Amino acid sequence: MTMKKTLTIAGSDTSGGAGIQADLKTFQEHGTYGMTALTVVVTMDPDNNWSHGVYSLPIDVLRAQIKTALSTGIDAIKTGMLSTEEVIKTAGEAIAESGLDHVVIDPVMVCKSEDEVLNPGTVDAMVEYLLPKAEIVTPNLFEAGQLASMKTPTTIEQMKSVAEKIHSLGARNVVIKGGKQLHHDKAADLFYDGKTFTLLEAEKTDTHFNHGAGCTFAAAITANLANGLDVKEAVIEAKQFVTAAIANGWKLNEYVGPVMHGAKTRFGASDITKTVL
Ligand SMILES: Nc1ncnc2c1ncn2[C@@H]1O[C@H](COP(=O)(O)OP(=O)(O)O)[C@@H](O)[C@H]1O
Ligand SMILES: Cc1ncc(COP(=O)(O)O)c(C=O)c1O
Repeated sequence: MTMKKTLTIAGSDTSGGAGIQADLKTFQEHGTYGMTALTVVVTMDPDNNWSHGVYSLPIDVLRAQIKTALSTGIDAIKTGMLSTEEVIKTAGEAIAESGLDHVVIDPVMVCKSEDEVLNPGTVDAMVEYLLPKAEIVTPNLFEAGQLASMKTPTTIEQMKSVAEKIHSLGARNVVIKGGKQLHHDKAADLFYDGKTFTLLEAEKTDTHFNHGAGCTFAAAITANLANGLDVKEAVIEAKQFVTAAIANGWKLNEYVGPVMHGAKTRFGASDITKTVL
């Protein structure tokens, strides 16, 4: 038996809900064989309100991991938390050398629990080294504004303008996650393929147990592309997958509640509405 191979270049979330842990769990649920190249290890201090520690791996160690994984013949790549401009450049160059089409860029700039931008210089590096390689980029509202050098969008009309700008920077498809932050009665994401805008809407769950939702969504898109779905189908399934994962999010401890990555497989898909705008 052969399996499609998916690689995530991302950070390790020791608490298990986000980062490479979310990616591997999601790859597994989609029947792909997941591989990893770690950029940083994120820890949480239980004696200090779960405050995050971020430990970077040496750049040579990152390069060696990417080389190992790519040598096996990867079908789709996803990027997640990339901590410095050098890491972003390294990932971008490796993706270019791989010649792969199925490249999903999740431009992680903040963790839900922390609201500081990882490192402002990284935004320019993402625009230069990653957007032109992206089959799809998956920013939330804040990240979309940053990539586009525009104000954080707060309405669907503004999301459309920001998506057009990001597309013009080289990403072949864009999905902006309105999620919980957008003032809208549904959890709405805007998909743009350079021609058509499609609004994807799902039931909004009133929960704080959504840690890892962004990583899970992008990882599901990656696995779907590896499995041969077209980009729009890949996004729609990923939306169903993450909606079920959030609806079944759970409390790990008093600080964090991860999504349940396996919820769609166990409890079934959630309904998604698709509207061409
Ligand atoms: N409370 C919620 N209920 C249902 N879906 C949500 C909710 N919050 C976010 N989503 C969806 O989860 C996916 C990931 O979005 P989000 O959590 O906002 O990303 P990020 O982690 O990058 O900020 C998107 O499809 C978004 O619409
Ligand atoms: C390693 C890592 N990657 C990505 C994220 C982003 O997580 P989310 O999917 O909740 O936005 C986090 C947040 O803690 C993280 O620790």
